[in-house]
Amino acid sequence: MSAVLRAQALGKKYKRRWALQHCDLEVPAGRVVGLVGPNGAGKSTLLNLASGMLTPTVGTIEVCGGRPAEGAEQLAKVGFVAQDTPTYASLSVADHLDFGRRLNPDWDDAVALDRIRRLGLDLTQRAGKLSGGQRAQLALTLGIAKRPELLILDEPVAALDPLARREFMQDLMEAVAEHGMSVVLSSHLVSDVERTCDYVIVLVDSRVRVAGDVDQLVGSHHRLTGPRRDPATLPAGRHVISASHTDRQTTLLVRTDIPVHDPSWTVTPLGLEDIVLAYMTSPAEAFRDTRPVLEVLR
Ligand SMILES: Nc1ncnc2c1ncn2[C@@H]1O[C@H](COP(=O)(O)OP(=O)(O)OP(=O)(O)O)[C@@H](O)[C@H]1O
Repeated sequence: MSAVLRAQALGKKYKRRWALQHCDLEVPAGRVVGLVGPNGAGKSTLLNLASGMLTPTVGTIEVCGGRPAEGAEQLAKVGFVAQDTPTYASLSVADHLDFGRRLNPDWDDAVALDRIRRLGLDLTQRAGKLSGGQRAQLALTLGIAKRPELLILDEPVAALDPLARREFMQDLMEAVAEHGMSVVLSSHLVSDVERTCDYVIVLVDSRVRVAGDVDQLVGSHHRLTGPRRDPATLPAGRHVISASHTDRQTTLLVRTDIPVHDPSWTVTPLGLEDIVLAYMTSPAEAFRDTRPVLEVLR
């Protein structure tokens, strides 16, 4: 399967500070990709590089087989809804749809009007008079109706109430299933990512800690609980993501493709949220000499 987003040694520096560095990614097409990480990790920077709003300081990034925002054809392939879901305050909802219609060759008017109707938005209302959540919904409607090959969404659901969030994620999954669109979205809501995304990228402190297919990540990470011991004594091929100890017991979160047969360990499966949180909270030193897990389905 072809990659919808490919980054090699990508980095972005603001003055003396790296917002993103050593970023190597190869995200397969046709997926809903969740980009998660703490505040300031570099998520918006990566998404702005992918949409062509920023240019790399070092390295390369390619989306849908081309350089971000290079030419009309490339612009039509990629939709981007930035973090502050920009709309034009003095223009009406209908004006926004009109813009979408004129600017996008693959614009889907039926989808746009259906979403606006379902959301109960008044076509004559100016965007400046909409609530924050309604403005976000309008921006997201424009993104979906553009029918891009890749839709990039920076914290799309942050302003939405829980029901609206769930419905929006549902709409996204339907658009992916019906039109083969790929989606990359950043979110702080790991539970939403777990429910919706089939590929995840965890970014911490400007670096990719782990990236891969959700099923593969869930299948290769386990919690081991057993008598207290030094994690360094584990057999080769087991990477310890996090470790905690009491006087008598050790609990490890490990990544391994080899089955754990040692009967002194109790092995428990993990959900995506446990895995993401472990990568987000484990110290940077644990990853200093390891490349991030990159599991790409071709
Ligand atoms: N225009 C800028 N000038 C200088 N530094 C910046 C700029 N934009 C971002 N940064 C810095 O780059 C780092 C990454 O920021 P970025 O916005 O990409 O993080 P984020 O993961 O999207 O955070 P959040 O979850 O809070 O939105 C931060 O340390 C931030 O302060």
